[in-house]
Amino acid sequence: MAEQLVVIGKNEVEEFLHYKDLIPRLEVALGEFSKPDREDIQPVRCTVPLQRYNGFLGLMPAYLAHEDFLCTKMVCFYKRESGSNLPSTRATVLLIDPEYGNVNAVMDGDVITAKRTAAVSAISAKLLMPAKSEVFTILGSGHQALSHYNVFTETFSFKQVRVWSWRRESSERFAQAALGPVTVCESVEEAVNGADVIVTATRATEPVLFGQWVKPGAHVAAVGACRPDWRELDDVLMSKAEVYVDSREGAAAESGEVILSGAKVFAELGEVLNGTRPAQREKTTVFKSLGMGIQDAVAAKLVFEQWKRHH
Ligand SMILES: NC(=O)C1=CN([C@@H]2O[C@H](COP(=O)(O)OP(=O)(O)OC[C@H]3O[C@@H](n4cnc5c(N)ncnc54)[C@H](O)[C@@H]3O)[C@@H](O)[C@H]2O)C=CC1
Ligand SMILES: O=C([O-])C1=[NH+]CCC1
Repeated sequence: MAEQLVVIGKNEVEEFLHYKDLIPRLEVALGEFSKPDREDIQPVRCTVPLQRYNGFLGLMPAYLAHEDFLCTKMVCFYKRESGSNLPSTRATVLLIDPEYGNVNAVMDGDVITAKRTAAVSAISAKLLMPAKSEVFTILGSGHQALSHYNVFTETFSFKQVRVWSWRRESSERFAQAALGPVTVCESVEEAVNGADVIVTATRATEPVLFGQWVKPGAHVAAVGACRPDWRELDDVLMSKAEVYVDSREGAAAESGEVILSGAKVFAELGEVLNGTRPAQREKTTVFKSLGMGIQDAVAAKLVFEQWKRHH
């Protein structure tokens, strides 16, 4: 049992969480999750509707059995007006002593959410993007767009990075903040034309990415649209692509892309990592990300380990 409750803020989480540590640990956790006899426990996200605010509170508990690590994330996410400057998600993570039940630490969950989501998309790209990928497109210019830019450019070498967002000013701000050259595009069609890797990280609730514009063989990591009636991708794309997910159970309960298109899920990323389902790199692929409690747990554990080392 910890002596006192620790509070770890955004800056410390940012300082202690690095993609080079996060990615290999996420790969292990995703693989464990997709084993038939998995011991880690993670129920599908429980959501409490906040109708008055057009949002939801998502509760995301997870127990990493091998590491005896228990935590839960609480994340509020909203259907914001397109022009709203309010964040789409706000999150906090609680670390709980699994034996005694007391809370050991409260940590900022925004950076954890941004980094672990982007890291998992990078894992999907590592497995599924075309062997010679030169053009990388990001749709959206918010928090997820930036974390995806950071990890994708840190992990892969692209010849061109493009961005499209709802408002040109925000794409331009994004391009200025980025550490390397980014081409600002006027339309989604222009942004994805010929792209090898596409990340959709928007607040859209209706499709913004249409299959007719996507080059055969491209890889799409679809990060937004996390309700059963929300979409970023159209039916054409969902039907022509091989669909990979983080969790089949999660996708069947929460993904508008999967539920409304009727697309079959080919595999979980963990199954590909375990070698029990193939990575069909030569085909058009969609990785539908919804986010998982075990991903937050892996990230929170890394932060807590580093925090203890520094205090
Ligand atoms: N898969 C996962 O694990 C996670 C998914 N998300 C989801 O990812 C999405 C992006 O999250 P953040 O970057 O934090 O949000 P954000 O609010 O920081 O950025 C949203 C972006 O979407 C753009 N946008 C707004 N309305 C749009 C529309 N109708 N069509 C196209 N673009 C539009 C905005 O201009 C902005 O660039 C949200 O849907 C969020 O719920 C967030 C966290 C984790
Ligand atoms: O996993 C997560 O934290 C979220 N997924 C969708 C909104 C927030």
